[in-house]
Amino acid sequence: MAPEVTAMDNRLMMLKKRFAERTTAQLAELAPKLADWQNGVCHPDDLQDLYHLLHRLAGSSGTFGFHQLGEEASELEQLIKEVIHTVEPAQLLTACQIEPTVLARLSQLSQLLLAAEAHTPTAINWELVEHTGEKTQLLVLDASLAALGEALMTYGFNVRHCESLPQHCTQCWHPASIIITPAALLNQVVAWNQQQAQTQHKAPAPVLCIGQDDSFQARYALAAQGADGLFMQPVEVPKLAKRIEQLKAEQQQHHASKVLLLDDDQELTEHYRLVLTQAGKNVKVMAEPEGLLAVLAEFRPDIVLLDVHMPPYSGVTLARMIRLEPEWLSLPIIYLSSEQDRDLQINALAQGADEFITKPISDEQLIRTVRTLCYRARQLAKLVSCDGLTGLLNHSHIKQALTHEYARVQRLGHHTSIAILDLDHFKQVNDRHGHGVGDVVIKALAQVLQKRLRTTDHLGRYGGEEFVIILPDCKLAQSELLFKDVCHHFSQLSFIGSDGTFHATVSVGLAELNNFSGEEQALNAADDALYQQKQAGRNGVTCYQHPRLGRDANLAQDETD
Ligand SMILES: Nc1nc2c(ncn2[C@@H]2O[C@H](COP(=O)(O)OP(=O)(O)OP(=O)(O)O)[C@@H](O)[C@H]2O)c(=O)[nH]1
Repeated sequence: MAPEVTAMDNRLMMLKKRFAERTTAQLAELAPKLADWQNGVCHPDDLQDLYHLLHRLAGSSGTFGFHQLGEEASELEQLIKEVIHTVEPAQLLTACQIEPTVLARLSQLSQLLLAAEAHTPTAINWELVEHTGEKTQLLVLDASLAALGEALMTYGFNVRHCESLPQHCTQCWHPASIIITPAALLNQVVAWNQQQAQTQHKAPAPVLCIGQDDSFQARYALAAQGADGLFMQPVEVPKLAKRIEQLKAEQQQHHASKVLLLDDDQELTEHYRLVLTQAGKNVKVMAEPEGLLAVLAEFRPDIVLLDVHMPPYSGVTLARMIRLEPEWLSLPIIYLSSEQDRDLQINALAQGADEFITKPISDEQLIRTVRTLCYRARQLAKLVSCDGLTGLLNHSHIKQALTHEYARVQRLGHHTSIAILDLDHFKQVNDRHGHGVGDVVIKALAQVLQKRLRTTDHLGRYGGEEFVIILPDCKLAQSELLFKDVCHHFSQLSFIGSDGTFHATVSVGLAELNNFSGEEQALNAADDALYQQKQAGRNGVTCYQHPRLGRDANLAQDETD
């Protein structure tokens, strides 16, 4: 049976067709010039055009399946480069220095294009395609872990329990986001997991083991078998829940990674965009560098892929230009270029980029490379921007997010709320139960917020027991309901203190960014509202009231806008 052609295959084939048409037209324009060059007359501009054409073909032909054309163009590009560098422009007009053999090879290029066999769009290794926005589904294996499965349900995970090995269970449900298994079954589970991943065209689910043997040998054996985590019996369920949340966050992070691609070759860029989008990346493409700084500020990519050769611009200088802004000093910039010369590559890297990807690159290599670079970039950014205790944004980064969101609100006008949260009577918690217990309370509030808020919201630990949250596309009335729910939920949690269990509460002040002439004013207004809530008895939410309007009018105006 013929393999099914997907919409993606069709689009890739269309791009290949466009590439072939454009190249055919450009090579046809070259033909009459070759005759002049044979007669020893050559204009320097024509030579530059020839060089640019060969450079483009060297970098992109392989991606569209014209491998021979790409290799030949790459060799000819080097030869023409030598001519350009060694001959005085004035000489070119009268005494053309291009060897007859090179001219003959140039005249054969269109035949290489025609002769190229119809190329099936490059096969994508679907194993590389990441989980896409699935809810965390835990598959807990075998009867011995039934109680653990139930405990995990109380943490809000969607748990499926299978009494035996999944290969012996006809109803066993897949896909699972994460699998939890007794260590003794790991080998069989990993084999089943990999086979499922292949048939479902997905990356294998991470496997967490529950073991009893804490020896070096036992741990080493589990690592060799492919375990992604190990927890000893009796399992500390909160620790396990935290690891599950981390794995889930990593899966979502992969999916949400943002890639900015700047290359003036339209078909090639579109090809890369399709391939990376299909692999779960959020890709923005630019063909002209002029709007680069505005796009960086708006899109905020995790990495930038930058073509080196974009006449009249140079990618190397653009990388330097990006680095002029302190905000982008640590943004990973990766050159995409057909430049093979290692010395030139190293020189280019010294100007401000981090990596060099040499074109042509296969789809699989592109996905793998971008995925690794995005992951590394996110890990680094996290280290720099996150608060160590809670994992939320630290003070300077939540302020940076606020400035950025305020600018977006000014431009786009969407309703955006800001909240300040402060734990109530927290000094007493510390004094009575110690700082360690106080830290547990702070972490618990951070977890409640992470669970309750959207991934598009910005969560930061502003100070010791104070949090700032920015909610784009959220009106004041919606935020008020949301934070009332957070306050209620948080007040129900039990903490273990020095003299038994206790509860903690939090107060919230809210304001809407749209109503203020600057982000600092909005922050101060939310702080005023927080102060009022503290005065009014804590454990609740107060919205900032515009001096001109009463509370109802404030919310009513919010609803009708
Ligand atoms: N455990 C812990 N305590 C912290 C941390 N950062 C700040 N704190 C404590 O948080 C307490 C804040 O107390 P106050 O500002 O007096 O306010 P409060 O007792 O919460 O009272 P109200 O805000 O009026 O409800 C102080 O005791 C700080 O030492 C931290 O990282 N961990």
